[in-house]
Amino acid sequence: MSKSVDVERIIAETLRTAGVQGAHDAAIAEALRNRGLLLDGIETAISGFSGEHRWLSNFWLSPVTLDGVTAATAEHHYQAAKAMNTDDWSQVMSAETPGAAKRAGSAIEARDDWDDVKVQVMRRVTEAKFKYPDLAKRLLDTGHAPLIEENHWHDTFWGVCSCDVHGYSGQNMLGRILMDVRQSLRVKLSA
Ligand SMILES: Nc1nc(O)c(N)c(N[C@@H]2O[C@H](COP(=O)(O)O)[C@@H](O)[C@H]2O)n1
Repeated sequence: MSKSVDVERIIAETLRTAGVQGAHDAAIAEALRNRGLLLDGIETAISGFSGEHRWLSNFWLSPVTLDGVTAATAEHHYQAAKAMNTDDWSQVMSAETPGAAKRAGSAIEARDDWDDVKVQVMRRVTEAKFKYPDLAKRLLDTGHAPLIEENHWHDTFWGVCSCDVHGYSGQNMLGRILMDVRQSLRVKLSA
């Protein structure tokens, strides 16, 4: 399967998640193409949150305030939300880097219902991250580009892994949340 077809499938899944039901992937892709929202393949997508698109990553160094608490990065908030006690929470929140926050978050015991709530947590953290006008503008400026958290570290839940084994597959949950937050910002702007 070519990368461009994968992008179409990811967009189709995203639309279905957003409530567009019952349409065949190819029909959805065709409808998007007719509206100028899907051009020809991977070039139109932002695939991989590095370089000029690093700000889309949860590892981006910008403060994120959620429930009155400011963390150094979105990753700090996301990982700290796993904690079951304040010691663990503080340890994650005080990590020096987002990578260290991720490692700290993996080392603590996560709340029992973590798998049930983690997408909602990520959604709240992402919304909080893009409350900052500069980042909100950058997100809106991506227009309708598919946002794909392409990675090479085998994360097929939050992203799409492009290693030889996974071959550019994954649920792209972070990408979907980012597109969803972008759509909410767009709606707010036009209200
Ligand atoms: N290792 C690594 N480097 C980056 O640059 C990343 N953006 C990530 N991904 C983030 O890791 C989080 C997933 O953590 P769990 O596996 O759910 O504990 C999530 O925020 C990804 O965006 N990883």
